[in-house]
Amino acid sequence: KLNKPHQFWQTQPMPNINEMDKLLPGPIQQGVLAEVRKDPLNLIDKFEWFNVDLRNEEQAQQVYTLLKENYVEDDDNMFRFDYSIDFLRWALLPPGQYSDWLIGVRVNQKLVGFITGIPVTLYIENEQNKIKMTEINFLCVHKKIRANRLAPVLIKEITRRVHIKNMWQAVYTAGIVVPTPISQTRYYHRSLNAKKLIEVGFSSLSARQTISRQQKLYKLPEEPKTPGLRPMKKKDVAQVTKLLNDYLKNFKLYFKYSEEEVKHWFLPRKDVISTYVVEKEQGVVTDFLSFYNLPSQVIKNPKHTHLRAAYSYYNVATQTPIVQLMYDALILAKNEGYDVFNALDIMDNDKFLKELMFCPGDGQLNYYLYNWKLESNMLKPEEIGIVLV
Ligand SMILES: CN(C)Cc1n[nH]c2ccc(-c3ccc(F)cc3OCCn3ccnc3)cc12
Repeated sequence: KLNKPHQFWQTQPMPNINEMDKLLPGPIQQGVLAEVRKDPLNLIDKFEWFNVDLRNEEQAQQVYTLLKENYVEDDDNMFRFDYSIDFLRWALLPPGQYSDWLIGVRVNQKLVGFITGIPVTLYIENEQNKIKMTEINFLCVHKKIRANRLAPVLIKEITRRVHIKNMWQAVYTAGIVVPTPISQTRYYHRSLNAKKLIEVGFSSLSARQTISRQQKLYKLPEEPKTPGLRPMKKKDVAQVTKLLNDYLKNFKLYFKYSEEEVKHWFLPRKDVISTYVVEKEQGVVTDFLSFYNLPSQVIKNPKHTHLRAAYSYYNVATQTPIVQLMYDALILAKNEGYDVFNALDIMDNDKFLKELMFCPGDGQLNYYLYNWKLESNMLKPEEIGIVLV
């Protein structure tokens, strides 16, 4: 059958250009629980479904290797994400996780396909639209079996498993454009280790630039400036939860976090997530910053195998100026050994990107809502209050 563009996505409940103004805001299709298929979708011969247990070392290794070798690359195929096992356990074993939402496809015991969902409650455009749904991520098919149309089957199967739980919406992001983004955000990079970025080909020097000039340009102080800045501890959970929830309700797309969820998503985990709070006198926490660790494998380079990248997560500045708070984030990331600090132009990030010398990346990250029509056709990046890893 002719592979017309988005053959699969035309069959899905997503708003498309010409019917955009006909659809009412809210669900595009009303789900009927009784009609949800109870058994898994059929797979081609020799392929079998299996629920990945990320706590099992061997299965976690299989997921790690599949992603390391077959997951997302940059547009020039120079870098590929290298999510660690500890990171995957952080990202995919949050409170309330379902064991059948980490879906693998195997051939002769070898993992060749993967897709994940985690349960979230998303607020869409206002406090009334509080929707329990799934956050989809890590869709990956082994490079060697890409032509089998396995990705649509993985998407349909996780959709079925979400429907069975009486949930009918999903949120996800991707570097590619398929029907139909709700927002198109851009990513920015701030050099921390100019020499290495040039050596791996991430940055390039123009005629008048030299490595030492670049190093001087991006040089950072040894220590952060903000008094009272320190790593987050368990005793900060209640205050961080309050700061975060009060901040996020400014946006059109946001989660509301329980203290349990703040413990999971923000308490520091070595080489996974770093969170620092600003503690004033009498133990009052007024601000916090956070970034996560996602290295990229440098695909072909004689000198370096990895690019160490820190990604801006959630930052709340109520007393410290956001530029100063994020300047300290750069210093902390540099001291933790990162080569580059990445950030999207979502939330209030636009307020510090230019001043802190971030450079625009070469692509975009598109946000999607499955089976939901927004009141406004698109959201501006600064209206997005969720970060997907
Ligand atoms: C979000 N999560 C779903 C992973 C994912 N998938 N597709 C992507 C495309 C861009 C970004 C991204 C997000 C934030 C950022 F600051 C830089 C980024 O990409 C740099 C360029 N790049 C792409 C791949 N390797 C390097 C993430 C992703």
